[in-house]
Amino acid sequence: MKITRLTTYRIPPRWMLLKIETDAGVTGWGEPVIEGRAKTVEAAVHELSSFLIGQDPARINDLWQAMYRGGFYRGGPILMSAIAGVDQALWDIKGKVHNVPVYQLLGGLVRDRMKTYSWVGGDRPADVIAGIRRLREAGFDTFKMNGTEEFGMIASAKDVDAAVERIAEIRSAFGNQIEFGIDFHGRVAAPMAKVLLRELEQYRPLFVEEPVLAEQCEYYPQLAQSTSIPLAAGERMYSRFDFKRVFQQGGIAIVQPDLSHAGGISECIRIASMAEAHDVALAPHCPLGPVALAACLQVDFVSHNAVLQEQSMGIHYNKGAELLDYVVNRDDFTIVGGYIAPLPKPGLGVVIDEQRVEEASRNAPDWRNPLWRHQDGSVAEW
Ligand SMILES: O=C(O)C(=O)C[C@@H](O)[C@H](O)CO
Ligand SMILES: [Mg+2]
Repeated sequence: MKITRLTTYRIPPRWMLLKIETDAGVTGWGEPVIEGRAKTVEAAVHELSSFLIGQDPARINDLWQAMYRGGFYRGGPILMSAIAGVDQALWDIKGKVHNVPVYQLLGGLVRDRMKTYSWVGGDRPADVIAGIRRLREAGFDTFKMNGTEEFGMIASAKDVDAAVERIAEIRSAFGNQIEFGIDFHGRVAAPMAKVLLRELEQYRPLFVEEPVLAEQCEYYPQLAQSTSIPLAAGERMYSRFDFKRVFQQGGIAIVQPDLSHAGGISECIRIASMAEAHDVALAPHCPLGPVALAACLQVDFVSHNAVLQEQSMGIHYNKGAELLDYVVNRDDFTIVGGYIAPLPKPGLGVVIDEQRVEEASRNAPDWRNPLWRHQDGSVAEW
């Protein structure tokens, strides 16, 4: 079998899908994208296609190594997202050729269902109580929200109190009937992370995510020493070589590799295994589309240390399209009581509505995240 064509589709709300075709008529789908840099990743995918066309799609490991090592420069969000989408599509092809879901090719199920969580509150966390109430009616009991808005390197007591009071209200409204992660989203600088973690500890969040920016990961051990709140990170780490340092230094209790940013299924399986060896839980990051989620689930169902799966249904970013809009087998993505079952179909387990994707790709918005600024006009972390 040979790869014959790679086609990319940038689609609302801010995703990109990749279709890899073969001379045997078997097609695989991937989701290579960096939110806000879709066109850059698209260029990277097409740079890789000149190597990939004519190759045997069954040789996923060799193609992965050639894409990663063959260009001399390696790693980073753009190349690793391009590789991720290609890798996902190659696993999709392999599963379809053998007529089994990818998790069967990876040794079979370690669990019968996977726990998921839902975002509430949006970019500027608001109305989280109402959002939780609505999602609880849909069966969710685990949530994630942003912890702050713009937040100074040395933040005011007023801004700290606003962040803490929001969490206090949640606990007072729902007690221990719900769980929630707080995403600092890299908005909190190292000096303030310790302060905020201390103030939030009494409300026992399930985790605090990106307590500092990934480039400040050397603070993880001391932050972990300062709090009992499990710390989580990973969406802005792109390979096992990035995660290696975090495992070696410690401090992170939950790793959150993104299946569309960290080299795909092949790399995230390796990251999951490294995490398990360090007694670190796995909670793949996935604010993206259906192919990314399907790839996450393939890893979740074969990873003992997978504890939680992010999914983007109803997320504040999904303006103009929702996760299931491009999916034919929607029922397979049904979430009951917060849990999702293994996707039964071959490959990644998602059947893409190609006509819908084609149509949506004709005038896709070129999504950008907002540029936030502090009151003094300096750039603020979004
Ligand atoms: O889902 C998360 O945990 C996020 O932090 C969302 C962020 O990753 C945006 O997708 C960036 O555009
Ligand atoms: Mg996050």
